[in-house]
Amino acid sequence: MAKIKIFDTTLRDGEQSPGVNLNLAEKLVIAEQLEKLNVDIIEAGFPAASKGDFVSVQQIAKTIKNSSVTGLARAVTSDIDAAWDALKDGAEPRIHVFLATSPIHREYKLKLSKEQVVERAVAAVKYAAKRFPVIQWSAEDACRTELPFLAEIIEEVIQAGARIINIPDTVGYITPNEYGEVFQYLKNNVPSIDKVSLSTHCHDDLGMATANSLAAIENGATQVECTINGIGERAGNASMEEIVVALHIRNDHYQERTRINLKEISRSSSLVSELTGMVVPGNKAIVGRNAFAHESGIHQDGVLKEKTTYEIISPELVGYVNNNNMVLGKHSGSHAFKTKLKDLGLQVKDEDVKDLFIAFKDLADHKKEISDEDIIAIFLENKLAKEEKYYELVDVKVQHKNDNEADAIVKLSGPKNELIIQNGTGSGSVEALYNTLEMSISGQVKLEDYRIQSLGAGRDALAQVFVRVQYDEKESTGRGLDQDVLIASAKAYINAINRGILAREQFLEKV
Ligand SMILES: CC(=O)SCCNC(=O)CCNC(=O)[C@H](O)C(C)(C)COP(=O)(O)OP(=O)(O)OC[C@H]1O[C@@H](n2cnc3c(N)ncnc32)[C@H](O)[C@@H]1OP(=O)(O)O
Ligand SMILES: CC(C)C(=O)C(=O)O
Ligand SMILES: [Mg+2]
Repeated sequence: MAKIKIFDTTLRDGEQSPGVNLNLAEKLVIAEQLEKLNVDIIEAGFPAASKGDFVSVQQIAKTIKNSSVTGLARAVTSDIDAAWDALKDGAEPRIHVFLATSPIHREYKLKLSKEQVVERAVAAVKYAAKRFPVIQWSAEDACRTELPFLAEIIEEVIQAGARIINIPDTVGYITPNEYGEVFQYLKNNVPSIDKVSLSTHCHDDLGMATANSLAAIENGATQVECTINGIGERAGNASMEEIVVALHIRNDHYQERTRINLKEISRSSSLVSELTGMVVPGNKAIVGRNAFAHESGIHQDGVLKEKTTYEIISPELVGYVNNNNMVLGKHSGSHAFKTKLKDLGLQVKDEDVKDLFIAFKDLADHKKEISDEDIIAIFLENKLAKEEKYYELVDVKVQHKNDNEADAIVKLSGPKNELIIQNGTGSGSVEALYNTLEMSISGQVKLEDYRIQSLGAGRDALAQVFVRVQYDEKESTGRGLDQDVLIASAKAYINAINRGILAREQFLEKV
């Protein structure tokens, strides 16, 4: 049995990244990939936060069988009740209850004394213990907490029933040596510490999240909380790929292993980047575009003579495979297509292969060569096609009138399947398009962020557009994919509006 457990919080703390807003279908796709990665625990969300979060946690708990699923809750009975309702049908319901312990949080945020914080934490754990077989308790902002008080409250929550104790560096403040000392202090000063597992949860505000997580492991942590690509609140969380590959490559030093299927790392990274719109920097360790590239002459010479001169990790270890021996294009048949799906590790039900093959042929009519990224994109679009759609794009035409102005004509299918045709203008193609879309739909929309990226290389690469809008004064995000950048832009905008309408309806249902 592996000793270090991986607790993935991409869907909870990762989703707290500004501008990231995943819907149920996207969360399920990520959760299934995390299961393939073999993560031990998936933190699927914060059930009390919204109806959307509740339903996502519930669906993930029902779907995932080989990883344990958990949800976050404040030390508040209604949060614990919501977590139970969402998680009770899962394989091994476990809850993650947290309460801040540091003087700053006690005084300014919670407005509670030390005694009240202990009382509240204990009451929450006891309440959770009436339902959940496994309880994790986190001391939020543990690393800025007085150590004697931290030890005292941890002993109390263990007595109340907590089985895993998490020591988060909530604000990414601590250094590796100091963090190791916190774990040592707790091991020496909490009488019941041997009854529980210790967990680490680090943030990257000073760029030390991975180093801190590894320091915690060296000092007794047996669970690591992390996210794919290190996404998360502010500067992000500790990145899973860095921690698990460091434990693997430097096993001589750490002598600890995880159950993670390393070959699924690159796929997990691309998937999370694609669905969240958070582009992985080229120089990011393990999963960046340049992580295995050698640019300078002396390095290239060394690698040609012997790879290990400059490569400590082989790209194959984390799942980068060269699939270029079979190039797919418009003359490819279904056998080659199915083989490619299998090579890429994409599990497709027999009844869905036909639809995917049609989408593939459609794209191949416009694009000379179909890359692995294109196949993955087609696969994802098919999986996510079941999203609620109030408006759907039928057609769009944009024409430049002169240097400063463009005309757009947009055809949409509306909420009652009615055809909506609208024309408008703007300074530039995207503005003309978005002005026209705004006139076509009901509600107020304001564009706040627009990002475009190409999937793969080449002039005919697919364009992926992410937008963040205010829809009726609530934030919503959308994603659109097409070979044509304007159609991708229109799809992203309509997707954000559809999600805005869905969120409004869910909110109205709740009140
Ligand atoms: C470190 C972390 O990552 S913690 C997780 C952070 N994630 C999130 O906050 C995302 C989801 N959050 C939400 O949707 C909302 O904040 C909700 C639904 C949880 C709460 O919303 P609201 O009731 O409107 O409260 P709001 O968010 O403004 O304030 C938080 C309240 O919870 C209290 N609180 C904060 N942490 C805890 C805790 N662990 N246990 C009990 N109460 C807490 C705060 O003191 C504040 O209480 P107050 O209203 O008495 O001052
Ligand atoms: C909820 C807790 C574990 C958290 O995310 C943090 O403290 O950073
Ligand atoms: Mg956190």
